[in-house]
Amino acid sequence: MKILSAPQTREADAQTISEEKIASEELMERAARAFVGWFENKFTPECPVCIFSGPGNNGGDGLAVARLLHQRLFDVQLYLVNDGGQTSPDFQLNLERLPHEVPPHDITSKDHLLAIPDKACVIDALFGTGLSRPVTGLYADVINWLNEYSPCTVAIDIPSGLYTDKQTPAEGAIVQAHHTVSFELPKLAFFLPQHEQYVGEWHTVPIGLSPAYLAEAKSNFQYVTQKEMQGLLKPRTKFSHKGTYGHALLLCGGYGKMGAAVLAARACLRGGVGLLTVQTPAIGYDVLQTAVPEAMLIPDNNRKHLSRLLESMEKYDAIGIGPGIGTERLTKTLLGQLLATTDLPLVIDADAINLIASSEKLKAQLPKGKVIFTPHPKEFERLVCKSNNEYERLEELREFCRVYQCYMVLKGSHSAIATPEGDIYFNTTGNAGMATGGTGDVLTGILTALVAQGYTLKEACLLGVYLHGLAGDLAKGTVGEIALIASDVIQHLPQAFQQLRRS
Ligand SMILES: NC(=O)C1=CN([C@@H]2O[C@H](COP(=O)(O)OP(=O)(O)OC[C@H]3O[C@@H](n4cnc5c(N)ncnc54)[C@H](OP(=O)(O)O)[C@@H]3O)[C@@H](O)[C@H]2O)[C@@H](O)CC1
Ligand SMILES: Nc1ncnc2c1ncn2[C@@H]1O[C@H](COP(=O)(O)OP(=O)(O)O)[C@@H](O)[C@H]1O
Ligand SMILES: [K+]
Repeated sequence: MKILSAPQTREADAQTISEEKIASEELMERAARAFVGWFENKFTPECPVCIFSGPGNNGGDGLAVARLLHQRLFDVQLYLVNDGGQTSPDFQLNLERLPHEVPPHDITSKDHLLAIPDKACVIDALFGTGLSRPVTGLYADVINWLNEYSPCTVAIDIPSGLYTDKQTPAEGAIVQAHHTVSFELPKLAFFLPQHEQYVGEWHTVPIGLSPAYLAEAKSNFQYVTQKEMQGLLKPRTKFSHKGTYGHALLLCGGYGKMGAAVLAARACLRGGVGLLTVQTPAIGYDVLQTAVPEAMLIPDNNRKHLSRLLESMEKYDAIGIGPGIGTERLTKTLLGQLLATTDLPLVIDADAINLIASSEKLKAQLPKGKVIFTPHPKEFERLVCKSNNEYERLEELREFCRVYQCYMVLKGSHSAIATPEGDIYFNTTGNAGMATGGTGDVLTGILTALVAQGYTLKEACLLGVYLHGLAGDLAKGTVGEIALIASDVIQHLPQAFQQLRRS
């Protein structure tokens, strides 16, 4: 699903209004109703509500929400914050529609701010996507005060002060919301870890934006939905056999890190691959054969580190390399030979990324259109570069994938999947329980399995990352976040496949 920029959001609103031949105030009413629907599910009328409205249409939403919540028996206090600027026509209209039981209190100086009741919920309707400059002055005073004293803040559309799709200047104040309820689609800003303290948990509510606009809008940024992923999943056919589902080769493991190989191998098998061969240092022979009896094993000549490329790779369909391999010189040579000679698709993770990061020669050998990198942010920094902020990082990510014609999964809470064409897809599954050693090795196994089965590299990235997160979410359902370990993710992969199939 596309993520729209702030100007595109305005265009989508305008096109909806003109296509449906409705007045803009009607779309605002729809938005307010959608917000209130979400709000009523979360809070009961025992919870006092304090609404802070700004001068534009986001403020107008706040006014409409005040009226609707009052009708639903909430105790509403309404504050209009204005430093003397013009108010929008729909703001004005909703001001006139307020019932007299909800008198607006003007805040034109920070001295007008009144204590917020202990158990209250604050609704932030100061600014939305029409923010045109960093928030300073009176508005910043109100925001800083809310950040200090509000027991719970729910932002309408976007936390006030946060730029929708670009870096917010350092001098701008930003609301720290506990929840953000966005209209129709999430904003790009919600997917960046640097905004966690502002956005809190985000939710979307439908307001019926023009499907024609959404279909035609051009955006390099998308987020992954369950429906789209369900469409990618290939069914098994009755007369298929193990040869139908590909033969994966994993090069992983090293002295003290055979666990990484076991995790990647188990995940690869659970990812549906037909056959799996693992090449590990000789020391891994007994470990792998015992822990993963379904996999074939080729021990390396070297006891502790991978050192020798297999003579023939013909029978394999995809190669995954990296988990636990270390950065020995011998292993670096092997990796160079692999990059120079293979025409198989490659999933490159962990120390294989670090080795490539350390060598311009290896980078130059990367085969075009054949590689998926799966760095976490630190590995990304080594492979690509450091960035000043996360918008810059997204641009560096796109540029790297364009130059090297590769795919990349930049792992994190919303892993970002970048394609050689310059598109970025944000994943929407997964949880903080997955922030534990070995979950990345599991992802490498899953991606290698999907590529071996014939999914395109893009499909494998999208589906693999989604399923990995979904398995993590299902694991959270049984073991919680704190105790979750990488093996739990593998154990829940079968359920993740089933859930996606059924959905
Ligand atoms: N369009 C629709 O039909 C629908 C829109 N919807 C809602 O409208 C929201 C967008 O509304 P919007 O475009 O009116 O912008 P909004 O965010 O309220 O801010 C603009 C006002 O703030 C001012 N201002 C800006 N920056 C400032 C600053 N730093 N410091 C001080 N002032 C600043 C700016 O003043 P100006 O820049 O003109 O001086 C102007 O007065 C959107 O997020 C959604 O909630 C929904 O109801 C669905 C239907
Ligand atoms: N807070 C989080 N929310 C969702 N997913 C997460 C979170 N933290 C980590 N993950 C996921 O867990 C995996 C961790 O990978 P990585 O850091 O490479 O671990 P390791 O190297 O130990 O295997 C990634 O797929 C990442 O997206
Ligand atoms: K807001």
